[in-house]
Amino acid sequence: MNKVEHIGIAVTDIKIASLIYEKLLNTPVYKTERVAREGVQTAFLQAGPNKIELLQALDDDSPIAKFIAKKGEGIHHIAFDVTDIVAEMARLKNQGFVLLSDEPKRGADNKLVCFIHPKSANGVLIELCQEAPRPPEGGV
Ligand SMILES: C[C@@H](C(=O)O)C(=O)SCCNC(=O)CCNC(=O)[C@H](O)C(C)(C)COP(=O)(O)OP(=O)(O)OC[C@H]1O[C@@H](n2cnc3c(N)ncnc32)[C@H](O)[C@@H]1OP(=O)(O)O
Ligand SMILES: [Co+2]
Repeated sequence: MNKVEHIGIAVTDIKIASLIYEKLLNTPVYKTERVAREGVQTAFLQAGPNKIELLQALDDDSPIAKFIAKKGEGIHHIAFDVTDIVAEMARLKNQGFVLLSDEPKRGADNKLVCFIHPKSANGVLIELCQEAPRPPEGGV
């Protein structure tokens, strides 16, 4: 694991949350991206070497909608940057962590991602992410 890549924050209104985080961090949202596969609208802000990822649900089936219904707005996941996501997934599976996909998926911001179930990581949802080498060919 190289560093914390981003912290994901579940919000009900990404426009309002963006204004709050722009004030807090004194920096503008530099990118917004809809990731339909994950059921989320995202907005990214840079905080030094790390990022804040604001997440709004696209529909009621979104993990973000379920999370907010149960726990309210707040920190949803911590994402770690990894150099080789496939190797890291194998290592963590071997250590007993429950991976939420067998293969890396395409996330936001040109990343390959894999989530680890919060029940196997002390109640915290963990995301692994690796900079994707090139755009998807037929989807990952
Ligand atoms: C685009 C992107 C990117 O960066 O590239 C993203 O981040 S996308 C971010 C959105 N995508 C994801 O989150 C994908 C991975 N997440 C998932 O597959 C799901 O959200 C699960 C983590 C499996 C939870 O699903 P679901 O709530 O349906 O399962 P469940 O009802 O069985 O919940 C199991 C238990 O986990 C808890 N739980 C659920 N979400 C949690 C979270 N984010 N942090 C901590 N605990 C969490 C529930 O409260 C429940 O606890 P109790 O049993 O104690 O009540
Ligand atoms: Co994320």
